[in-house]
Amino acid sequence: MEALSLPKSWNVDQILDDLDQHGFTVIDHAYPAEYVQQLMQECTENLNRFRDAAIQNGVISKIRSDHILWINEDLEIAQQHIQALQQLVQIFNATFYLGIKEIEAHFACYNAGEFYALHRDNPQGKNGRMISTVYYLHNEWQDNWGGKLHLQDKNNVWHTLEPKPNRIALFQSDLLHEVLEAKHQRLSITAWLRSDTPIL
Ligand SMILES: O=C(O)CCC(=O)C(=O)O
Ligand SMILES: [Fe+2]
Repeated sequence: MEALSLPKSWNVDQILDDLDQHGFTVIDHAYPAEYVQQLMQECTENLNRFRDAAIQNGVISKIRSDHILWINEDLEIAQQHIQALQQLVQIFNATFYLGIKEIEAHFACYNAGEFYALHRDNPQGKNGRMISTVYYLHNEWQDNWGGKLHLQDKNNVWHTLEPKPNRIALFQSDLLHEVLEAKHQRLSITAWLRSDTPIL
């Protein structure tokens, strides 16, 4: 994959229209197979570095039970996904005047039995998260494996999104959503497009 171009399968007009009308969109077949394999390898090679997401700054939360690894420069393959998102940021800023400056991202692993209860990524506009993106990178996902993303759109309509491999779900960070309990290991990269500089 070329590092600095928007992948060909991303339909920008559709993405902008969906975000405008519904506050969310889905990009399927996001990346070429070769890149998907490299990303999967980088993720699985680093699984031993994932930490309990429920513990942030020593505070334990009961609303999520997944495991995460923040993405820095050392995760070079994942960085290419972030670069692709940077291309979208330029388009979002030009179209919606969101003033997005930064992307923060982590890998996430939900093992069987793990979930993320109902929440907003940016409740009451308290942080700079404008758009949330989730890329699903497991090789396979079957309908009865749970782990669905349940999301209320900007018109208050609920949607159930399958965490299909090579799919990106993109939504306004102020929208209510949850990850239903996974029955199999569910791997993803969550990235937030932010209008401020995150303190990690
Ligand atoms: O993995 C997903 O489908 C959503 C994850 C999520 O809501 C989050 O990390 O804030
Ligand atoms: Fe979330």
